[in-house]
Amino acid sequence: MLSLNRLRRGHELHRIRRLTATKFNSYSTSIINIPKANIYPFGAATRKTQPVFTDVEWKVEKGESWAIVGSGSGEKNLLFQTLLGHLRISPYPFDGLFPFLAPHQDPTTAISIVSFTHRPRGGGNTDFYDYSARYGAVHEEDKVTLRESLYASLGLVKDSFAETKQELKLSTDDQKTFDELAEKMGLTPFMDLPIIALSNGQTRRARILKAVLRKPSIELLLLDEPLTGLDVQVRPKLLSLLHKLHQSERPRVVLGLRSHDDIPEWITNVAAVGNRRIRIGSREDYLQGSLTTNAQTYATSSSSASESTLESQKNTGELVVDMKNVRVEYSGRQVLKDINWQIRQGERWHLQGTNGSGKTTLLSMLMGDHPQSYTQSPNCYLSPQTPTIPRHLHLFSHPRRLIPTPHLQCGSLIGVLSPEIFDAFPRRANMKVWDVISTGFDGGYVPRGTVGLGLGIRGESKKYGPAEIREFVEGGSEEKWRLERMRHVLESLGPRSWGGSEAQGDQEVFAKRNFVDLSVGEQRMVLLMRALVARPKLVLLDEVWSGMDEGMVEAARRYLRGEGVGKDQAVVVITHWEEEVPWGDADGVRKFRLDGGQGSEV
Ligand SMILES: Nc1ncnc2c1ncn2[C@@H]1O[C@H](COP(=O)(O)OP(=O)(O)OP(=O)(O)O)[C@@H](O)[C@H]1O
Repeated sequence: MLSLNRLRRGHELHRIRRLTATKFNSYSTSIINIPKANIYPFGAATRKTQPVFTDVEWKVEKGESWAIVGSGSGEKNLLFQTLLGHLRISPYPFDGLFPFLAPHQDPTTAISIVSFTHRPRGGGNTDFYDYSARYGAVHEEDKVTLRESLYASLGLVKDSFAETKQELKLSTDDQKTFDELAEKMGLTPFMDLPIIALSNGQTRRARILKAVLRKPSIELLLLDEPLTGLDVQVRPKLLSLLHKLHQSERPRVVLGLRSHDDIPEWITNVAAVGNRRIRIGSREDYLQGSLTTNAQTYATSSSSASESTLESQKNTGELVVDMKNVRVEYSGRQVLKDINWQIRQGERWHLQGTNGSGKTTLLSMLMGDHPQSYTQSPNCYLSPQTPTIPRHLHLFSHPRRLIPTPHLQCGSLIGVLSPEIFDAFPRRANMKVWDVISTGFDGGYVPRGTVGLGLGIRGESKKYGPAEIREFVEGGSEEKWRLERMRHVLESLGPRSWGGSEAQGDQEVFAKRNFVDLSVGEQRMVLLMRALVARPKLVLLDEVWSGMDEGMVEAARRYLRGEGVGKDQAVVVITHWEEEVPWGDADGVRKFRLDGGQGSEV
């Protein structure tokens, strides 16, 4: 409520200033205008209040195309928040922050943001929500199709009380625009799928399309990291569409990019954000390095700065995953067709494939989340007359169906961080960083055990756990081992490793912080610690870098290349950016590619 009041107050001020300003300046072509100001958080301002940004001087003129580039999502996000009226600009621009808006236009509806530094699904949740719902039979209430959701942006909504079947119809003009944009976004084939069934990349494109179609139309679209999670083929198409929309002002676009992203050719100006400063310049200035904010770029995968401890162990480690003709289909639509893949201890894999090729589905089979992970046996889908096809899914040398799912997901077997886990992890008040990391021992979402270090490896799961843990369990000192592991991940991946605000202090300070209060990047680092803390036999890392600051990415990559994962552990990384994989060809990383439902090593 408080922030809503602040927002209203900021925009009210904006409106009054603009009403007076337009008397003198009724033909302003400036889109954004911040003439020499500091930017503060709202709240009690004293002389000692530290500005979020100092000496900002920024003007965006009609005809220019801007990108905001940051070394991490944190400060870049703060600049977007400033544009949305969530931070205080002091002194406030006399002509208003958006001089191009007509006096009657409300900035809260004319300016809109679509941010991909985190996904909105389940945002603000305090309880765990079942992200695996999309893999099974879709519930009636989740059956809103992509088309229905997009039509709603255009003001067309189904009457849920209507007794007869209704057909939603757009005007001829709207239908033409709709079809054209959907085609360019590559979304036409998915229009009648439930939104819940869309892949990450398809969902991202749908969110952009929804913003563009919105009625009343928005004037300025802030798009933060639109390329993250999109495959290489789609990126140029999306950028070209955004360029066209920007040129025709339907709507104008400001892009948010990471500092290692390529700057699209049509971008004319850059605002580089970092170290509480916003440096403004042309695209050329930025490319020549004159706007540097101490942003680093990733070291190449085979960087010698952090030597990989990986040795090529092709076909020697114990089998962790054995897939034989694994298949996944929904109502006759085959997503995975007869996949054969073996993963052994000590191996590092990069799982590749375009948006919608089935990477997340394959991961859900490994995690045992997918109902079809139980049904991988000969002829499960075929008629009795069809010749038998050998088919199985073995995990940790056992048929998947013989391992109870809670045992499978206990941290000593599988450690995972994915966009689904990031979104689904509950943001409960008072849940500390320590509590979140320690849930990694049991693979759950609630801290357990008398000392908050989980319940321990007991019964059945003991026989699957790594030798190191078994020794401790048998020696009765498992709790001590867990405590050491907690300290180890906090030390190696905590703020000191990435030069964060707790850098000078003790890791204990960070461990006691509320998880919900952390930035997106910090939350991701904590969930990465959770995935690694129990030294699982199989580590699954799906798009883990998005939203992390560059220092965090470097720290995480360094740790993974070094002592973070051992020779007795297998790792599968999913990313559309080759340079984000911690290991390079020289380290012996292997690549498994999904294409048209089929998979093979490349
Ligand atoms: N319940 C369902 N019914 C029909 N199709 C589905 C269902 N669930 C998923 N799909 C389809 O399965 C395909 C694979 O989805 P998946 O999320 O595995 O792709 P992905 O390779 O991880 O993509 P991205 O790179 O975008 O994350 C998608 O085309 C998706 O629309």
